[in-house]
Amino acid sequence: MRLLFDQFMKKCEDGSWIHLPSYNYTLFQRSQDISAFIHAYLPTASKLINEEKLLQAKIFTRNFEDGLGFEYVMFYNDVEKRVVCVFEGGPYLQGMPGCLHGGAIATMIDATVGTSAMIAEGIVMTANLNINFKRPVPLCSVVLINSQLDKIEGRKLFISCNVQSVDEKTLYTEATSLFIKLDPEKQV
Ligand SMILES: CCCCCCCC/C=C\CCCCCCCC(=O)SCCNC(=O)CCNC(=O)[C@H](O)C(C)(C)COP(=O)(O)OP(=O)(O)OC[C@H]1O[C@@H](n2cnc3c(N)ncnc32)[C@H](O)[C@@H]1OP(=O)(O)O
Repeated sequence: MRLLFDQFMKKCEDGSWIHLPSYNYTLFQRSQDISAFIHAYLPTASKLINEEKLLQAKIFTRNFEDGLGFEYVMFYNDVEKRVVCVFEGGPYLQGMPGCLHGGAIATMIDATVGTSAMIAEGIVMTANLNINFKRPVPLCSVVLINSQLDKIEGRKLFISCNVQSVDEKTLYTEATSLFIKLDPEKQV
């Protein structure tokens, strides 16, 4: 994983690739910003959200101790509209023995295509995620999640994605997704 990280960091030197932040919501770091965001964009849901519990909120994929859960780093190429995630699913993400849980794969796909959608259009939500699991992903192996922004139609963003082994010989998973740019005028 370190080797791949270094290779991508090298690609970042000429500016063609960007190393993305993934430990916080860079748009709204402070909890009051998050609260304001929820009231503005999710007014219906906001009535049911417990403000005290919200202070304890954490990004789902960053909740495990180092090495046990979702280990990943993302890079973005603006010309190609691609986000690549270097991902290693740790031992706490087991599904079938020795294999990564499908939900963990889906989570990382959603995070990768979601990041791509956020970069393109800002505040978005997943409307549809269609996944074909083609080969089991070995637990604790490093894989590449490649996402591609295919098209934008009004508020709709279509992003496809695959999960491959580092040598690109094994195609583990393929996915397509639809993201919708949130409209603050609509009561979601
Ligand atoms: C330098 C930049 C650095 C960036 C750094 C980034 C840091 C990143 C940090 C952390 C990233 C983490 C990223 C994680 C990402 C995770 C995202 C999630 O998990 S989201 C949770 C799961 N999703 C929901 O809970 C949604 C629930 N659904 C809804 O709320 C609504 O349905 C919503 C908002 C999706 C759409 O509702 P409406 O009312 O705004 O829009 P309507 O009118 O229904 O749809 C608009 C159009 O889309 C079509 N549409 C909607 N849903 C569809 C569907 N499922 N399939 C097909 N079409 C659909 C409709 O038919 C309509 O199309 P027509 O305009 O008429 O052509």
